[in-house]
Amino acid sequence: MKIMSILPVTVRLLGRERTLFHNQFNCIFAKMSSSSGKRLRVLVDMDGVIADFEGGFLKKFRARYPNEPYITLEDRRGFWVSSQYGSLRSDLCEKAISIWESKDFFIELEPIPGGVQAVKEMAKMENTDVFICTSPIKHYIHCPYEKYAWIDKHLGFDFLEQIILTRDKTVVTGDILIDDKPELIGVEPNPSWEHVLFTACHNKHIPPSFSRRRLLSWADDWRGLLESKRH
Ligand SMILES: O=c1ccn([C@@H]2O[C@H](COP(=O)(O)O)[C@@H](O)[C@H]2O)c(=O)[nH]1
Ligand SMILES: [Mg+2]
Repeated sequence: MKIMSILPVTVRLLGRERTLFHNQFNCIFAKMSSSSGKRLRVLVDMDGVIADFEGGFLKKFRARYPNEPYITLEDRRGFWVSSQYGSLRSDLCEKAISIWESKDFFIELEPIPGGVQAVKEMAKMENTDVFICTSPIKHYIHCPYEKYAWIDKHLGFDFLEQIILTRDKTVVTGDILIDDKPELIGVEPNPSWEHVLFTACHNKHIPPSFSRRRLLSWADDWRGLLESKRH
């Protein structure tokens, strides 16, 4: 329920009558719904989940270093691209990093099929709050700006309200975090969210686990996944 009227609303709060304007009312109502477990908070990662980091990287690496060896998406193993390139040949680690530290790398990433549509749809669902929860690189000259610009371009200006930039996702509260990184560690040992592993080229070889659910792609049953968290 959202109050759109500009008229004040009188409510009984903690035994006292209070007059609230609509924005105060909506804010308190949203908090009450959340604490009573009615609203679902979905955190969606960006790179590897809605933005094609791996595909964008490979394309630009091959264009900039046409004579260097590269790793096909089929042969990718492990979350860190830089580590796998470094183990191919030590100087390739720095060359790999130079790609995503370059201007226009993040803004030019292609959307992952179905991701933008799914996020738009879940944001319209009743009792559902969606946030894009993404880790910027420490070379901050382009990346944070371009992540905002990407969200504006693909999800729209209003979605800029929904961005969480953090290098530690364990401190963010939510019911579910859809993320392609297999190990999400940080200062909070017991994060509030369930980590659902989004399948990517680098993690598809990890054996299935009873303790962690997967979303194979955006064609998979993400609606059912959200529903399962509402009970
Ligand atoms: O080898 C790599 C691969 C990726 N990165 C950066 O890590 C983050 C991943 O963000 P998520 O929010 O976990 O998707 C992204 O900024 C990549 O650029 C890296 O530093 N090294
Ligand atoms: Mg990711």
